[in-house]
Amino acid sequence: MSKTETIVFTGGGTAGHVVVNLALMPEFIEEGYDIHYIGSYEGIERELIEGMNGVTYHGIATGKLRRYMSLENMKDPFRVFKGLLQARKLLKKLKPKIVFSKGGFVSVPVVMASRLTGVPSIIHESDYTPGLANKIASNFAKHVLTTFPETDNHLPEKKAVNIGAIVRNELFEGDPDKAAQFTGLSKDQPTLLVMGGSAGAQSINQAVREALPQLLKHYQVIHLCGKGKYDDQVKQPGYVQYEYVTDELKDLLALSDLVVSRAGANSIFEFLALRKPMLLIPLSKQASRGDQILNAESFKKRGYADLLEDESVKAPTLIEAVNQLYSQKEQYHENMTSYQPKQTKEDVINMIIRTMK
Ligand SMILES: CC(=O)N[C@H]1[C@@H](OP(=O)(O)OP(=O)(O)OC[C@H]2O[C@@H](n3ccc(=O)[nH]c3=O)[C@H](O)[C@@H]2O)O[C@H](CO)[C@@H](O)[C@@H]1O
Repeated sequence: MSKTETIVFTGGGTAGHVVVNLALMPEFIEEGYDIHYIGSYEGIERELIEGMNGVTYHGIATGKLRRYMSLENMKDPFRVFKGLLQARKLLKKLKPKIVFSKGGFVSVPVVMASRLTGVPSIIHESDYTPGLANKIASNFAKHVLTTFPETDNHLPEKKAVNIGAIVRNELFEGDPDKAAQFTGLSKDQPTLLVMGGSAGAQSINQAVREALPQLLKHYQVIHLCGKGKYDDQVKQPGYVQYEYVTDELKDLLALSDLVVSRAGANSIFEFLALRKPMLLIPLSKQASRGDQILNAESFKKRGYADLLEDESVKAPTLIEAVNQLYSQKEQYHENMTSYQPKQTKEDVINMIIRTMK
């Protein structure tokens, strides 16, 4: 296979539908492949990918999965159809050897277009059960790579390949000294990282801010609160907040002893790979399809995490759960040590290369 071949990546809507692409693309760029990304005009994928060295970004029209009534819902089929035509035109022009999709609504027309133009595609699903976009797209794809082994039961027969988590290399290169310098916190204090998912979580933010007087007696707190959720009224020594971090995340994780987080699949597998004991507060069933609850329950069952329901997150329950997690951190470390992804990133890269037409 000549290295000047083209690969198209797609996926978006949330950071969780981009990160695996971020982990894989640099490997192919280094090998000399021509990398293109098809995302939406204005989703987070554009922010995370456009401007990345070695990747050309193409925006297309996309519908959205809303869980509420809106006039916009009626326009979505037309947007998806427009996206399909745009994706087909792009694939005809770029002539990729493969399409790799991380899911999210923008990816559906791209995977459908790959089938229409005879380009093989591989999908990645990181949640315990597949999202609607991947469920639809799986009908047009050659393989669906899964993170949780249980996910394979929810996918078309013979398409699922359980590989385990794909984590960005850079996350293993964190430096606590750099984090201490960036945050102004001490390098030698127990440190708690709070992360409400890529968009932040109001219930977690509120409970953490209310619990601060107690938490700060024992821990320093790094709070990733989500875009637009920074609260400049909350200022205390030992507490720092950021809406969203990119390059600094690896250092912040290296400084942290414990994590309190939503149960987005990519985040929790990153914490697992870095052996960070975690308290998971999954997004409720009212606000989602319940995938995070299944992710979190599976981690609790395996002894990697403790679990608190979103409805019961209040300052006292949070403080109690964090203290308990800290007191049992060695046990969590031990449980997490046994986790090894089924396939390495190199195995996955080789599978992608083997599937190229
Ligand atoms: C509300 C919603 O739809 N959530 C879904 C979304 O979550 P979400 O987009 O939060 O996805 P994940 O937790 O899977 O991934 C978030 C990614 O963002 C990174 N990160 C986060 C904060 C930050 O400041 N900097 C940073 O780089 C994390 O390290 C991680 O790699 O996709 C996940 C994967 O399909 C699903 O499990 C979630 O249910």
